[in-house]
Amino acid sequence: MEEIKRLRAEIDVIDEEILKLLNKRAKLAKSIGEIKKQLNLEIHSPEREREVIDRLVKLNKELYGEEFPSEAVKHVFREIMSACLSLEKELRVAYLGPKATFTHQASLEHFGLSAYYIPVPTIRDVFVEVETERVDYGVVPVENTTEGVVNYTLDMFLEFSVKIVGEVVIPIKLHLLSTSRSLEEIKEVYSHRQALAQCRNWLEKNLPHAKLIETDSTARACEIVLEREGSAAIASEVASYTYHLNILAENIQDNLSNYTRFLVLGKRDMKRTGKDKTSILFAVRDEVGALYKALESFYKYGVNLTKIESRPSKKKAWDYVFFADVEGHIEDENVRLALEMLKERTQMVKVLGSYPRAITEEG
Ligand SMILES: C=C(O[C@@H]1C=C(C(=O)O)C=C[C@H]1O)C(=O)O
Repeated sequence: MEEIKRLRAEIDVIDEEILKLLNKRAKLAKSIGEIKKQLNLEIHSPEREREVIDRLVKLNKELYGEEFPSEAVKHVFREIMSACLSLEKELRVAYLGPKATFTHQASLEHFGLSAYYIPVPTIRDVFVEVETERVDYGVVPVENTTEGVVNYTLDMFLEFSVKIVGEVVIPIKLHLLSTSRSLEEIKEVYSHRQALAQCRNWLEKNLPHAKLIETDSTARACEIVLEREGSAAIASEVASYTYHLNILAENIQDNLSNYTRFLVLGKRDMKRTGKDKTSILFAVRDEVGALYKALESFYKYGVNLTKIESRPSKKKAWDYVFFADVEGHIEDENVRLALEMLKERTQMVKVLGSYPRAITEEG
């Protein structure tokens, strides 16, 4: 016991030191903010924030052998920078709500707890908020490892001129939430279409007679379940706290390694960080080998194509557009040349954005 007391006293001294340094840091960030305002510079600098995290994770490995986990370094500094930035400017972020959706979780992970979050009811509303500059950023889901692409999000890029300025990938863990205490009482299960699909096998096995009802989001399902006895929602752990629901069954998604990728939308171009991705939209002429010729542009300049999706153009029947992600930034020479060639070989090319790749557990 004596030993614990002594060690805790040492921790107290360190905590005071950390606190002192945090305040010192906040003061410096405020001064930077004032200079940026005078010079009319963009206050939020995600590129700088990325550089800070990458540098510290590297130091943490090299100097300290990760005594304090590098994953935690990312989270702690995410919050420190979120708080420092809020002293310079209030960051407004719209996300597909209501509260406690996975998009909310992804937004918090990307911007930290000190941003001001605005839940909006639809993916289209997120695009509208960003386009009209009522918010600085918007966050929408774009693809899931089990269920594939969120087509609705891709289609919005045909209508709006917002940019992709970032991406976030989070693991999706789905739970069965209810006001009831036992599985036997559950007659109805509410959730977003994708979440219901991701739990298909579990539901067939454990609740074969329950009626499955689709909702606009997993969080909306929780709101409904609060008012309906004998019903359950499929949603996140955060949703269980937010809506005060019991977790009747944990991790019920069929595929235990289930991830969703979200896009961060904004209005300006991101600077090159060296770990970037570029998303593009293009349309090919209706002729033999058109897509082959288009993709040759990437092959010729050694640009790695990480994803390609086709969607109806909505202008003419059987007319398609392609969404592609490539590694690198539009200012990288090989990406620039590949896009030039792509422009010559297609009907239309629109760069949706070059942005820093998601910070994943692998780094
Ligand atoms: C302090 C700055 O402003 C913001 C806060 C940052 C931080 O706390 O480190 C980093 C980038 C900016 O989003 C800065 O630009 O350096």
